[in-house]
Amino acid sequence: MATAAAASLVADASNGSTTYDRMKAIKEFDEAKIGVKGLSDSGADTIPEYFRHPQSSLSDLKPVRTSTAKGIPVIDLSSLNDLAQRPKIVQQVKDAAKTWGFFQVVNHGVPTSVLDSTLEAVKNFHELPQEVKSKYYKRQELGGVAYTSNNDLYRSSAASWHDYIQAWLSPVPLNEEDLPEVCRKEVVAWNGHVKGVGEAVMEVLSEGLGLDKGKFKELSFPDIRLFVGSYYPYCPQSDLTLGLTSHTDPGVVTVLLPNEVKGLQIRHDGEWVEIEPVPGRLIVNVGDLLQIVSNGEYSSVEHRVVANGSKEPRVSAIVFFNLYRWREGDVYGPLPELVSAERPAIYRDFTKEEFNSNFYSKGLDSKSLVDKIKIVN
Ligand SMILES: O=C(O)CCC(=O)C(=O)O
Ligand SMILES: [Fe+2]
Repeated sequence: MATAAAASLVADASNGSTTYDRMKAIKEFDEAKIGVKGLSDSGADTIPEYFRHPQSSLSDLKPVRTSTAKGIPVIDLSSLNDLAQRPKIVQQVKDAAKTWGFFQVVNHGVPTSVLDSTLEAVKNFHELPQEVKSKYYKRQELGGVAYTSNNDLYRSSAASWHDYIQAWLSPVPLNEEDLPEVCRKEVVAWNGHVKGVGEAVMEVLSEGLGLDKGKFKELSFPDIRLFVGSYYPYCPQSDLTLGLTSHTDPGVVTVLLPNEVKGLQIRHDGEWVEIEPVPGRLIVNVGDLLQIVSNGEYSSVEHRVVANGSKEPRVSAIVFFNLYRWREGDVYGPLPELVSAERPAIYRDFTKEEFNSNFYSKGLDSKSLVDKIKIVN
């Protein structure tokens, strides 16, 4: 789309008219397939109205603490296979997953060159000419590869200032040819490496619950993987919107690689804490499903990304381990091994259909399944 047309999308949407048709404006944005990168590139100095978040979500945009001040734990995985050292790492991971729901890992085995080229490739994809990139634009999440902006665009109360490309990696193996050439080799390499990190972390998390390290594998948890390459372009009114609205991740574990532009904040003790990006580190967090199966031992913590007010784009490469594509008939709930008279189940069991419909029927920021299935005595 020509830049002038993109600018008119912005102007139309923020003219303050009382006849403003929000849904129509959203649809036009969606159909233009330009993403927020297209809006940003138009040079407009305002954002469309449907990107404006309520004041209540914007009042505390500045984090009160940074991870360097009081630590989101940094865990060294280098001696994971040393039997004498492993219990210490298990304890660290367990504590972090319980207290913070987030931790960072170093010496995770992914070469720096792979980290760098993954981020570069995600950036290069998003910076392709509109007409090339828009061929990948899709709204339905039906597997394979898709580029889009705001997966909950039509459901959320306010859109967020980011675009992403996603690729299902498993259980249906990714057809590499479906990936845009500009990031094909890099996404495949990243997938190869991050799979090992996620699986190793899940083994440790399993041990932290006193379970066999293969327990999550047995439950087929590592099998379902989704790659997401996010792009947060410059936002001309970064104090009026968010890069990604506050949410919890629905799956088991998320492994995230950010570039050097700040933005990710997590909720801790009622405050927003920034995770300062440090090259070489990967960020791991607990998702809803893990909070549930662990019977609340581990915490799926709210997080968000503030809108990017800097000219340098924020880029992240993420792999979600186990979201919502289970085997037919699967029912999940707190693992029986973790339920006892002293520690009764705090969640009821639920089905795949319930999990799916909860995810697809709501905006990212609304009530998660965790709250819905909580047993209230
Ligand atoms: O890009 C980031 O740093 C966070 C993204 C995120 O939380 C998500 O996609 O679920
Ligand atoms: Fe997330």
